[in-house]
Amino acid sequence: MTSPLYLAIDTPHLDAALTLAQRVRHHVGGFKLGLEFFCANGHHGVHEVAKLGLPIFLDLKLHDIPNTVAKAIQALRPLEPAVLTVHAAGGRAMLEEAKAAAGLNTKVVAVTVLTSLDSLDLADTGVEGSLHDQVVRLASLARESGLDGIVCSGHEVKAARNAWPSGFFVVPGVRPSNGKTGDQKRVVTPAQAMADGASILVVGRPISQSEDPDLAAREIEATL
Ligand SMILES: O=c1ccn([C@@H]2O[C@H](COP(=O)(O)O)[C@@H](O)[C@H]2O)c(=O)[nH]1
Repeated sequence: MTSPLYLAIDTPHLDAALTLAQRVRHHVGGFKLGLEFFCANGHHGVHEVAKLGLPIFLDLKLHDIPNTVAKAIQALRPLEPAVLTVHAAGGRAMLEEAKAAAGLNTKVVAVTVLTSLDSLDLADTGVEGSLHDQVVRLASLARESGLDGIVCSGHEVKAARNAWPSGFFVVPGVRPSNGKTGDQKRVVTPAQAMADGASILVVGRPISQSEDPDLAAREIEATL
């Protein structure tokens, strides 16, 4: 069975990314490449990681006017990512155009509320009401706009899954029970996130900054 564990490769250095990816490739289900990696290495870097044969999750969190996001996604199509992110806060038209611009084999998922934010941070941005309600509201918008799913924390995935049983739920901000949280504020364990309805988990530093990334990936995988 394919592992739901995606490794976040957050480095600008292609050699380091490939070394890490090669070490853990047998214990993860895919590789997530984000802004840091993409800005430094572009399409070439994505092609190099894709040569390892696992699905690529391109986490660029696109957020702009609909035309600009659609054109950016068209430019990404040759990379054939398995998963691509946009920000739900971009609004209905942007989400609809994002989905229409993506290839048929790419799941387009909307980031709801970043896992590095808590209720106070959300209030600072002018959003009234609870963080939980904001995630559920944006999940509903993503669904109505034809997207495949959302990115949310493990705190909200159960409610989101109940409201959207066929949705694809990406959960980052995942930590083993003794793991350092760093800048993540809404954290759950990998096992909890899966039990509550995550489709895939995104894990970065608990694996990439471990002395033995391969062992760290295996230990997380064993809890699922
Ligand atoms: O809400 C979000 C959306 C995306 N991410 C990304 O996931 C990884 C998490 O890395 P860790 O080292 O495991 O904290 C990272 O690439 C983020 O850009 C997220 O954390 N939260």
